[in-house]
Amino acid sequence: MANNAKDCRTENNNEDLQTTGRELQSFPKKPEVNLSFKSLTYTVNTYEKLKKVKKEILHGIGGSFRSGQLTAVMGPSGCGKSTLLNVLAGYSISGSSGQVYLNDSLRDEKQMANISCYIQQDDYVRDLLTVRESMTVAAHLKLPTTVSAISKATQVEDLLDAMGLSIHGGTVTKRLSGGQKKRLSIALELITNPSILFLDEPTTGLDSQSCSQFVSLMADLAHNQNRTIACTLHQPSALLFGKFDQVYALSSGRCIYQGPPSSVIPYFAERLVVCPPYHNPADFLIEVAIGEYGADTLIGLFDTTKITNIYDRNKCHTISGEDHEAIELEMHECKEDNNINDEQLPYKTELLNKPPFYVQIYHLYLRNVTMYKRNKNNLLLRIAVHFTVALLMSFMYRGVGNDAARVLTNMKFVYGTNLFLVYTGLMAVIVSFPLEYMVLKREHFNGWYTLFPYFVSVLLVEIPLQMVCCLVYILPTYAITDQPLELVRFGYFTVFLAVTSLTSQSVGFLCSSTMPLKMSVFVGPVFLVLLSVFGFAIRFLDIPSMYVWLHHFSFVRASFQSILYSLYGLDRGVLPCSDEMYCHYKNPVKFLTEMDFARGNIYSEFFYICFFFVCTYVLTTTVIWYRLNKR
Ligand SMILES: Nc1ncnc2c1ncn2[C@@H]1O[C@H](COP(=O)(O)OP(=O)(O)OP(=O)(O)O)[C@@H](O)[C@H]1O
Repeated sequence: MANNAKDCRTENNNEDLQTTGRELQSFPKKPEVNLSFKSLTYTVNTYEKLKKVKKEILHGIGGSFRSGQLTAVMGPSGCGKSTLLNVLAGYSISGSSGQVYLNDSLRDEKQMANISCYIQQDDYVRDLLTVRESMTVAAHLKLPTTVSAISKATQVEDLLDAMGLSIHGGTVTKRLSGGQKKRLSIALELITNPSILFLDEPTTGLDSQSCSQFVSLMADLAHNQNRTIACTLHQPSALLFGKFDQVYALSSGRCIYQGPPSSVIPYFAERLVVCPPYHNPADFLIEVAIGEYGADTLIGLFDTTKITNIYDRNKCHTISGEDHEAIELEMHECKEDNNINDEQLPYKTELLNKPPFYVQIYHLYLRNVTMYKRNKNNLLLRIAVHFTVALLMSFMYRGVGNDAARVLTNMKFVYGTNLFLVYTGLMAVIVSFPLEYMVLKREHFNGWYTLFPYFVSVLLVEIPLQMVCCLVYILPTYAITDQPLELVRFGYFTVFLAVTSLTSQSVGFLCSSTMPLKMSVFVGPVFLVLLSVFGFAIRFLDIPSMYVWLHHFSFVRASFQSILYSLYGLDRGVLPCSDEMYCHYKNPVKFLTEMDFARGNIYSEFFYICFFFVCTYVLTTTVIWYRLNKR
């Protein structure tokens, strides 16, 4: 095996991977874990003619992935490769049945999470962090606090070195090539030195050279550190195929072959399925799985008993025959390292002592700040939009704040202002969160952090930012529209608008976490417009009784009325009148009374908005927690 690793390295002339496969000295040794499974089925609910029907995707399959081996899970598209990995990694639990063993002990979910990691097809990494920053945050979040900062830094450097990413340490991840991104996503999970790695289609989107380098790297990781690595693969070249230690082939959710790549042709030849000369064995395997050698032949290969015997009874590799006699295939290529040690290895490790939540908040917060700083354009755009709209509104409504003839116009200004800040709060997150959710899902599943610190860290950045945006809007508009220059009134005006904007942001989080993007960009704004009509478009006394609850429920209404109360209530004196004839609202109390705003209590309205804010976040966190844990 060592030779094999060396060959792979000499093939690669890319400087990236010259240190590949080196032992990672700074990492605590993890147990070697063999993973096996029996009678594994996976069923989903589908709909046929509006009727719910059960569809079985995996049909009672068995197999094993050994430590120190790189296993390719192969088969035609839709045969169940990703589903198998999902079930084995514990990503899909409901709908699955059968037994999964870790060194002959039944899989325990917590232990599984502790010793394994799952890297899915899409590279959901943080685009705006550099490679080294991403790795450092992962180390701080995933390793216990007892590991010193120096030791974490050493582990990060060791891993970057081993994955051939050292020279890209300062590169922002969105600038990495596809292959480098894949390697980074694996390096991020290798921080905890997991015994088992599941990789879903890691070579998709890579050119042949990158594929070859990547597979060599994975083979080295498996061989040099006795890791159990299983990855799904489509149709590799013969060269790439030969780099795997084991192939697990599926056809329509059933296993048709498990063994070394070199035995594919003799195995099928034994069953009278003969590979044409000079044919790529990987292509041949897929053709057999598709049924190109006859449907009957394929059905004959769906025999899990035979397959089970492949790994159960042999040190090296044999396959049981039709009559259950072991047939020794040519084993001259069988490598010593591949010998299966039947001794039962203890796999249970102490569960990693994760950093406490305040440490998680701290590192997640720092990460967010770095990402926001690097996304300056977005930040400046957000501020510029608020400033531009502020100038527009100020120009349209200049001087309306201190004129008895234009009290109703000022009310429209307050309504427009309230609605604008409600919208910017909502839209700031409604579009960006779905993408964020994908990264969150990956990091949460691989045990980086829990949900509470995540949300606190998001709010610690979003709240000040939204406050700055509100102030950029409020300061010029308040002055130019000639609102009363009194600290208390200005304070209420600012606080209500900021809190309302943050509350609508929480509604944005809730919408984008509960529904698809296409729906949330529609439902979110419509919901807020509905809430905004109360107080402005209809007086309380005119609301049909069945909608009264909506009036009370609307935090937008609560904010709108409270702002007007803070501007015209609180013992404001008689207003100057620009109209020579008549000013109906010279006395501001008259305006508040006629509009039904006089009886408002701004303190209770303020607490209601805060309550709405907290409830929405609790609901959002619950929904996201449910989605992340629904397996
Ligand atoms: N939740 C689900 N509901 C309905 N069908 C499903 C569900 N999940 C998977 N399937 C079906 O199960 C089959 C296997 O899917 P899976 O993604 O595992 O295939 P695959 O072998 O990984 O395919 P590919 O190589 O194209 O990614 C497919 O036919 C897919 O449509």
